Amino acid sequence: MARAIWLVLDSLGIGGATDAADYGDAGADTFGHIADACAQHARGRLRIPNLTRLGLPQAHGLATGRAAAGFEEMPAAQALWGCMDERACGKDTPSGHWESAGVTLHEPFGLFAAVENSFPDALLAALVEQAGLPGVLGNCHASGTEIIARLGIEHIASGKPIVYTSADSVLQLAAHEEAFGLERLYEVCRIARVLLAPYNIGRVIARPFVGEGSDDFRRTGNRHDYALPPPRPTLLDAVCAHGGRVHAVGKISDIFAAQGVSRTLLASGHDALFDATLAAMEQAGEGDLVATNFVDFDSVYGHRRDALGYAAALEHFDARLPQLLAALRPGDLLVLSADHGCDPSWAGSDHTRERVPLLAFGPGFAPRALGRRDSFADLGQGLATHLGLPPLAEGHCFLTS
Ligand SMILES: O=P(O)(O)O[C@H]1O[C@H](CO)[C@@H](O)[C@H]1O
Ligand SMILES: [Mn+2]
Ligand SMILES: [Mn+2]
Repeated sequence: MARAIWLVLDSLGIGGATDAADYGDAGADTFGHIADACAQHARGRLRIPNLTRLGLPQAHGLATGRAAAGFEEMPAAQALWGCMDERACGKDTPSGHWESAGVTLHEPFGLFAAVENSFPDALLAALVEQAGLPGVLGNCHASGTEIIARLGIEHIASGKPIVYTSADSVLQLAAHEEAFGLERLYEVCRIARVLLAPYNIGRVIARPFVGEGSDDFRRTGNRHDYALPPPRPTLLDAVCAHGGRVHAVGKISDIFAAQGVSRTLLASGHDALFDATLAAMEQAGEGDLVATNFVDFDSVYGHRRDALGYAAALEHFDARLPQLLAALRPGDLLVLSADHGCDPSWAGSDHTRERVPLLAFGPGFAPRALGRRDSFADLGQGLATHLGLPPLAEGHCFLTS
């Protein structure tokens, strides 16, 4: 018997997607441009010795055909390493995770494309009426940190929540945790989730914040995503159907709308997510899957276009990896991947279409190059094989081909 541990480094794309131009993202390369920014800065090159042992920069070289700055000389990877293209339409968190778990989204989610007055009048009118609101603010495409700095004071004074969207299939609701109330915000989000049924929108996201003024407003760890469920059973459902348990750490349960999740371990910040992952690994039994999403890479650094902050977070992640590797038992397989890119050197604040790494390590697994895989679903198929599950509907097992 066996166990599987799947870590998603949210937004850690490695460039080179074959269809990047279709998304306006030709040349986007999250990892490569972070490494470049480090090398050009006084802080010096990106230092990630453990991720290098697992093959991250090697996978980046394979994905893009170029060595990232500071990684011109690389040792051979001591893991199974390769890269994957995404097949799903879209470059958002749910589609990236679902495809990795064996369910590719062929019909794109709906979008609120208009940059100003983004939401239909009828939708906002129904939300105002059903939630008993005095109105809403925003109604546009925005960066979440910029819009609370701009409208936070007016929000507190008026009691109107801030409603905004982006290039992703999202309706986001920002409100002050104390002035508006956290439970009240969640309630408004649940009403919005129901009202969005005709629009096929991937997620409603509650974005609570605290603070006294524009310079001081900051979002809290009480973010909550209300996602559509995956359209077909995923790897997570297959694990449960086979008698295993799925330990969902961080945002994983939200992303899968709790489908196939046996228990949820919420945690905010990468240290707490690491600790929760270690706790789940301690408790997981044979046939179980532990899955963790490290969201700060995306939310705190990628969308904020903070390349050096992203680099520091990667180095911190790297420093904690040995603890996790030391907790692996015979029969365990650890897989690291990402769900899309979010290149901090790119214009705007949206995700970028990129290849992602597929790195796998476990006691008794010989290092091997996995090549360029044409779907994220190869990851899920590999974990299904490892856990002794019947084959999933999609993907080629990376352990056997
Ligand atoms: O700018 P913030 O609020 O972080 O929003 C970002 O977070 C959402 C979920 O990833 C995306 O749609 C993106 O726009
Ligand atoms: Mn994501
Ligand atoms: Mn994101």
